[in-house]
Amino acid sequence: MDITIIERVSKENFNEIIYPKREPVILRGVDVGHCVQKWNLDYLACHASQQEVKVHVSSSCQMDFLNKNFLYRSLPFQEFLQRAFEDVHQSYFIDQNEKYYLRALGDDPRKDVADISVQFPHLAKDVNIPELFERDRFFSSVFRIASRGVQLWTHYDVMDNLLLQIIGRKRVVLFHPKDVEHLYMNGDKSEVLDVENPDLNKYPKFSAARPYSGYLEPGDILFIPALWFHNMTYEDPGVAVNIFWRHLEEKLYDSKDPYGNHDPLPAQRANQIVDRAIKALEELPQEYREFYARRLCHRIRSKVCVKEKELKDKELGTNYIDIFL
Ligand SMILES: O=C(O)CCC(=O)C(=O)O
Ligand SMILES: [Fe+2]
Repeated sequence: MDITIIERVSKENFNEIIYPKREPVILRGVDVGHCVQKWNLDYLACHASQQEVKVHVSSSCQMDFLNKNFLYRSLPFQEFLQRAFEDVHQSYFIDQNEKYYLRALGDDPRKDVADISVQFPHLAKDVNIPELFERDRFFSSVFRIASRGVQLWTHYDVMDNLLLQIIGRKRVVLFHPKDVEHLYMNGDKSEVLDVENPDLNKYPKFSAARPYSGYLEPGDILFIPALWFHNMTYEDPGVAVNIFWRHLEEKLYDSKDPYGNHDPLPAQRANQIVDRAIKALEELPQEYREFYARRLCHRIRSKVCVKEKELKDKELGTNYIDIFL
């Protein structure tokens, strides 16, 4: 399915029609500032402060978080930019064709959120954060820069997101949160790295996942609702800034989460309870363990998931009539 493209959306249209649907859209023709016209390698190198950035480096375009085929290295921002924009390097860590990915961090990465107006104040002046959400819901603004060819693993974030594409073309593939059962999740990431050519022998359930795909051109904005899985391929050396903001009440989020990818607090509590349930079931032999595991899953789904709850209520309704007939 193609991601819908909407031209020159108004604030009212976004808030009243698009946002409540909670589906991804590409917004085209919204003012994202002068960055789209002004930014190139030289301009970025001149206007960024002299700072070191921590970047992923890999000999492969597909960085693999399972087999850890990447290094984490520090480079002066200018040096990193130079390398991210060239295909063959004179100086390198692994080999002359290695790939780079920067996801900017806060001043203290363990505590502070990334904010381009703090870490890159001169460049931030060129970026206009569209007024499509209430400013008091702002969480972070993240600079993302990568080499041509880099494919970022499929993952979800827990905040709503506007991804402003500034330099280069990017292939984007998203999946509905309901596809969580088909994506072989490992934490917040999917083990299926190549979503366009998946190994279906290894990941047979992936064939049931329904991709939403499209291309971002400079100046485009991709709205990624919280929990939607996303996978990005840099067709050119690319520069983007993404803005995370809170969809839910502030108190539901983990206050010790600088990345915007810790599950909301009630979900974290529910996970801990499930850990305890699994431990409790371990006291039983396998046959019983499985039986009660299935009952638990069924109970949770029929209570929590809207469609299954409706089915269950219908079933109950029929039984109720049966009894009285
Ligand atoms: O475009 C990218 O580099 C990744 C974007 C992303 O994962 C995000 O904005 O949350
Ligand atoms: Fe993300």
